[in-house]
Amino acid sequence: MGDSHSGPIPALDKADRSELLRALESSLGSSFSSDPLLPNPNPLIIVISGPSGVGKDAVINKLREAREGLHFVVTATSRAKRAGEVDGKDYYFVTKEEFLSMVERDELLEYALVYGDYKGIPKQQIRDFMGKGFDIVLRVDIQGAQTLRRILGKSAVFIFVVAENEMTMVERLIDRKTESVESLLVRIATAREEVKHVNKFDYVVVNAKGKLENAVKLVDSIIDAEKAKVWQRNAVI
Ligand SMILES: Nc1ncnc2c1ncn2[C@@H]1O[C@H](COP(=O)(O)OP(=O)(O)OP(=O)(O)O)[C@@H](O)[C@H]1O
Repeated sequence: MGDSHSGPIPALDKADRSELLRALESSLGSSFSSDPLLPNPNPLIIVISGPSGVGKDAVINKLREAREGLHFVVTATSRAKRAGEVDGKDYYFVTKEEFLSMVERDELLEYALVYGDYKGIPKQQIRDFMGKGFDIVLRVDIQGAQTLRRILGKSAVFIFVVAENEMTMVERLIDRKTESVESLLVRIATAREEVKHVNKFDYVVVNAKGKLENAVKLVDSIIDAEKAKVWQRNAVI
């Protein structure tokens, strides 16, 4: 502010706003800044987990439509592609050999053998998108969430998605028509154990039958609240 205003501050009802601003600045001895008062919130890593069939993918797919600025990490897997799945979008489909060489090159944040197939999270993808200011969404099973908690600690947000009851969860798995009877039995038995791990998460989201929108809204609000935290999480991969 070049022209110093040393005179009295004009009456609020007489002066126009810019005149008043200049007078206030001059009286305070410094100009008002339009820079943000506080730094932008840190990019978040949001881990979404829960037993098989609770609707993790359904929640994530809706969240994709509901919220901008999120990057949904594409997991690498050695499992066969299901009907309708697209390489590079749903998963990176690789052979077991390719997967193991990624492990050897330390390219994965976390990996595991799940129901006989490898699944892992490529580190570089997370770094790239966090660098661009995106919040990162990871979709992992409970085992993966536990490993990520060990690696990331409190630097990431962990959300546990559940169905409202066991019956609903099993019905969803049956209706999805992707599982054999054997795999259904394994998934159900595993889910019963997995629900006990909820206390290791930061938030729980109930995805009740026909209420997918509510579950998505809650996840959206959790992210908003996390972005508004005074003490920000600070994830480094
Ligand atoms: N709130 C809901 N109400 C009714 N059906 C739902 C709801 N949420 C998800 N579903 C349906 O339940 C089935 C299982 O959901 P989804 O595939 O998203 O589960 P998932 O947790 O990702 O399972 P997995 O871990 O086995 O991949 C899908 O057919 C999905 O459309």
